[in-house]
Amino acid sequence: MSAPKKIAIIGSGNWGSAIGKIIGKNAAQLDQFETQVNMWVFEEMVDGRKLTEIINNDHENVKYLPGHKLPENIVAIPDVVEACMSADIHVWVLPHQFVRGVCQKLKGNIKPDAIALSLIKGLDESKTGVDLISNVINKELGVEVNVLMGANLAKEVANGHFCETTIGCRNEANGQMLKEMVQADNFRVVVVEDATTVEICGALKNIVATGAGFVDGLGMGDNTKAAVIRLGLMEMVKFTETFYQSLQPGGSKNPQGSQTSTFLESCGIADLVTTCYGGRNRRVAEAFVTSGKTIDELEQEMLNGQKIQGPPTAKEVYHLLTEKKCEDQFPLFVAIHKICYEGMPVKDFIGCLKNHPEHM
Ligand SMILES: NC(=O)C1=CN([C@@H]2O[C@H](COP(=O)(O)OP(=O)(O)OC[C@H]3O[C@@H](n4cnc5c(N)ncnc54)[C@H](O)[C@@H]3O)[C@@H](O)[C@H]2O)C=CC1
Ligand SMILES: O=C(CO)COP(=O)(O)O
Repeated sequence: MSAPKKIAIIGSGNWGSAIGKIIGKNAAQLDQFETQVNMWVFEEMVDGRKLTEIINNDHENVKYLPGHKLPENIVAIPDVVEACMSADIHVWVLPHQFVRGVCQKLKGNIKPDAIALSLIKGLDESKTGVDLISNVINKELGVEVNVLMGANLAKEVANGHFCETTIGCRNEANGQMLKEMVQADNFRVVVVEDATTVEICGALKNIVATGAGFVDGLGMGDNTKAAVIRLGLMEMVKFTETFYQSLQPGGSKNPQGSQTSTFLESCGIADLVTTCYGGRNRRVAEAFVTSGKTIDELEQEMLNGQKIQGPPTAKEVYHLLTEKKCEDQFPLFVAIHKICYEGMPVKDFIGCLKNHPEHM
């Protein structure tokens, strides 16, 4: 049997801590993984103490997942290079805006044959355009990047309530190994090979959830929200067909293309539903309508350091759509960007739904 694999979790926010509970328990029980799991923690002071010290002594991330004990084999480390240099598996679970900075630090400082699993829902925008987060990590660090996305509100997972998730793998054997690392009695994993679609679903559903929050803020009912979910799903499918149908990381052709069935996995329709009803994006977007405050103000006031991904992802997608001159095919995504950042009145969102190309 090959040597046990060392795991490093890159990130320790709400989801990073919840998945840390499961990974820590599995690593302690399964021979194929080293028992100690490193967790890179972006150091900050909480009530006069370092967050790393709190996690290592009290085994609780009191800031991002209060009320839950982390397994004692999860070791918080404030230096990301120290946390990752000996790891065989990197679990990326950060707000997407911090990925490039962390890649710069890790470049040249990791095992060349390490593999990654990204739980990050979002897209990257740089001078060269918009890209998948897995592609950025792959290009920057040269590692294989698999993805995990699903209907997984962190607090519910941490509470042990039953849910499903989807791993999109680049390699079947690694997909199975990663499944063993994260699967639990109440956290059931389906592995598919369509990693690109899995990741796009995770990124785009946060935009749709922002729209769901708008209609909640406007006092519309569940029928309106169902329309937002359906039209949002149609735009997610169209976006995938338009921009990613035949591309894999590195630009080579994907002979299978995007599979429509992937939208029926937990990463697709299920994550859309849960985020449009129970997520942070929905909550902040509803308050945006009712309070008149900006998205940034509300994120700071309501989330205690947690980040929402929907509005920034809408902005990144908007830039891609304008560059490719196809805004008219994605009116819901475009309106959500304009409402968040360009002063478009939120009541005009309903007009955009009424005149959606799906109804023409
Ligand atoms: N929270 C949830 O229910 C779920 C979140 N996700 C996704 O997982 C990813 C991570 O989300 P969460 O763990 O919830 O994070 P979060 O929203 O709790 O964000 C806080 C994290 O950001 C870190 N941070 C703050 N400033 C930083 C900096 N300058 N550099 C690096 N890190 C910094 C903090 O240390 C903390 O770990 C996101 O893409 C999110 O969409 C996916 C499924 C569920
Ligand atoms: O991705 C999530 C659930 O699967 C979390 O969504 P929010 O970021 O909107 O809370």
